[in-house]
Amino acid sequence: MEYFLGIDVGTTGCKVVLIDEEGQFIARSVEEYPLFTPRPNWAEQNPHDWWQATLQAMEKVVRVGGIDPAQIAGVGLTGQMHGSVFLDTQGEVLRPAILWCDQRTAEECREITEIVGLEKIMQINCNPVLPGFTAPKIYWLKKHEPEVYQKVSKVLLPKDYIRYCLTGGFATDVSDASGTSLFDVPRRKWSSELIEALGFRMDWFPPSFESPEVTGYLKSEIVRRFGFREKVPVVAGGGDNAAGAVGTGIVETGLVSASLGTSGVVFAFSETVKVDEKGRVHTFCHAVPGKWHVMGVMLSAGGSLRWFRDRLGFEEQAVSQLLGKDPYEVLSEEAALAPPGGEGLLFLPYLTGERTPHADPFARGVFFGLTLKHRKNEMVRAVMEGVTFGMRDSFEIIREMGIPVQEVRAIGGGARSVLWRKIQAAVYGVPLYGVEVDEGPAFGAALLASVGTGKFASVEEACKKAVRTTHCEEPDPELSRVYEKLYAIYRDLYPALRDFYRRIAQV
Ligand SMILES: Nc1ncnc2c1ncn2[C@@H]1O[C@H](COP(=O)(O)OP(=O)(O)O)[C@@H](O)[C@H]1O
Ligand SMILES: O=C(CO)[C@@H](O)[C@H](O)COP(=O)(O)O
Repeated sequence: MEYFLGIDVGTTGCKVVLIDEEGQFIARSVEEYPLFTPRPNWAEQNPHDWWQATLQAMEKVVRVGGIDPAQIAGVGLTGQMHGSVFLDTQGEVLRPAILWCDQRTAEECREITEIVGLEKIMQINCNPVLPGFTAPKIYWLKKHEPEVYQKVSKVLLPKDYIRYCLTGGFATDVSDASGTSLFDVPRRKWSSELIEALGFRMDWFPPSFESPEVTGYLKSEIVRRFGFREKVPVVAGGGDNAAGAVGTGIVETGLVSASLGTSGVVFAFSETVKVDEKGRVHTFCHAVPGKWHVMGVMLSAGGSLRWFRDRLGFEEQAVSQLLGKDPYEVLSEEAALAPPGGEGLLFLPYLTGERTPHADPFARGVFFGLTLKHRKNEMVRAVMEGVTFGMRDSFEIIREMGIPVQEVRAIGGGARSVLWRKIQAAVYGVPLYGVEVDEGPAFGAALLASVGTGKFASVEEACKKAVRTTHCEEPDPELSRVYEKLYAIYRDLYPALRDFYRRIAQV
């Protein structure tokens, strides 16, 4: 039997998944690392932390999986998208990586759009330049840290830095490269026009491959350290959402996933390049060769509930310790005791600004409708519902674009809560399925490795064999009716508050 590793360089940690040659899940391990916020709205990580965590997680998964390391036949990579790793000519990291959730570059986005022109950017990259994306980060470096900028020799995405550590080679894949604002999404290649217009150099960016393609082999020192066989191939892999879609089976028209992790992502498969004229959802290459996807991204989805747990959920944390439960489970149980709509309480989940649908780094979180009778129960429920309304915004846009939504698969930490699954089904108005292996991107990356080394003829075939749906949550019509009314108010709140967000940012 042969085995494959999927490595996910996530925001909270590095997850490594081990699967067998039939696509069966065998083992997982996770190693966490810190996220630094040197200023409000900034988010950075140290690429060396990713690498140390990757090594530890790889070592652990092989041990837990109880296999002979020499049986590993391929490695797939995935990770948080858009982050910028700057390397010098020696391959040394020049400064901490600036992450997808960093919001420092609003001004740079405006400047880039002015230099290139929105029409040209939409025509080539299919997406407006947004603060989380990579190009504005490079432009920020040019303006604010020119001494570092002068030394830049390579700009890598997070998973591609780990590829460099594992193989010594530079490469990326089309799905992750789509989120740099420098990639020609319809033609699936780097755009010299965009790169040169901004004064960047083509050779800073690694060659791009389709996701299952082999980009190199593990270095001999890695082979020796782990006891692997010689020449273990490393495939291109994908950005975490595209690889996650492979792990969830979102590889044909009509299938959509709703992921509640730190970020919230609604991901729809597309046979062709479909673009929202208003740029509210992203159009990127899929990890399925020759296909695309459209996705809406919320910046603080599960992140909003985490904020609630950490800042207001001290009792729940204590109770969870006493009962040996997960604090999120205790919070979910509390929320289930509140009526839907929390007796007139709404939450806007814009704790770190927002991407879909508002693309506004100034947006902020709001509890709207608080009264003396509100308890914590209603507040937790409002957080879960508000996040789900934010996800519904993406569904609305995707449907408006003519992309069919026939089956939704719920994934990410938030899908563990029965209550949150019920809320999602009612708010989206569609049956909501779970998947048997909810390891998302890491599982998808491992499947891509098995496709790239010839175990399966295609990504679609791998998904057919390895991905199975489980429980189905049907929308409760009564709950849906309540949520329709609340959603209408939710939608009107952001435009009403938009100017106040700017005013409070200036205080
Ligand atoms: N049992 C649970 N009930 C409700 N929400 C949960 C539960 N477990 C995790 N979550 C949510 O999922 C989020 C983490 O999502 P996950 O997909 O595991 O990670 P990440 O996106 O950070 O890599 C948490 O911030 C929390 O909001
Ligand atoms: O910015 C995006 C996609 O455009 C995010 O989806 C990040 O890629 C999320 O990383 P994790 O929260 O899953 O680590």
